[in-house]
Amino acid sequence: MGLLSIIRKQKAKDAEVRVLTLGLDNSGKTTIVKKMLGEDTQAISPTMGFQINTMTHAGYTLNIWDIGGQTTLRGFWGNYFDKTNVVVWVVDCMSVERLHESYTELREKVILEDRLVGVYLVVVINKIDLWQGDLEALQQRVVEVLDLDNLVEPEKWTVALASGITGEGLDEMLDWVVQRDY
Ligand SMILES: Nc1nc2c(ncn2[C@@H]2O[C@H](COP(=O)(O)OP(=O)(O)OP(=O)(O)O)[C@@H](O)[C@H]2O)c(=O)[nH]1
Ligand SMILES: [Mg+2]
Repeated sequence: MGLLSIIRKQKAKDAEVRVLTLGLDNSGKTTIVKKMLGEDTQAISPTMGFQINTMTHAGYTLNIWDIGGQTTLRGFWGNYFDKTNVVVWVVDCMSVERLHESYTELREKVILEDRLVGVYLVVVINKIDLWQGDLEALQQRVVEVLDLDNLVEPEKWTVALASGITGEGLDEMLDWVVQRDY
């Protein structure tokens, strides 16, 4: 590792990474955030506004903004965009019929947003504890319908298969987040 990249890494460690969790209502954003914080994931109600949570992962401080995804609240997402480093876009794998709606909202409210240019994107395919089929096929389908190969530069996005209930996939997702250059 060169000196510059060591300095850059150190700077990143000192800084806080701002993560915005977005996605359709009921996709599991709050459940995922609570699970990452080690909190109870039972009896979570729809988020009516937003909640800020702070956690550390591998020495990095993450400020995680959990925003409500109901249709009536999506117009307010823009209030939270400033200084965002990472958007975590949550998709419910059991609501395949809503995948297209998810694509439209991702494209219009996130990708085409000037203030989010250059931000990293993690698409979390959530609720895989309930998925009975082939995970690879599921992932391929989500990547295809969300048109990720065309919407986002290759080094700027990733997909995570995860469950907010069992917690699987979440650690790997956080590893990816803290390993980016900020
Ligand atoms: N089985 C299973 N259920 C989940 C999972 N994640 C969330 N849920 C359930 O899905 C429902 C919605 O979860 P929330 O975390 O409230 O979803 P949200 O995306 O925060 O919803 P909004 O705040 O309305 O945008 C709840 O009943 C959760 O228990 C998961 O990984 N597996
Ligand atoms: Mg919520």
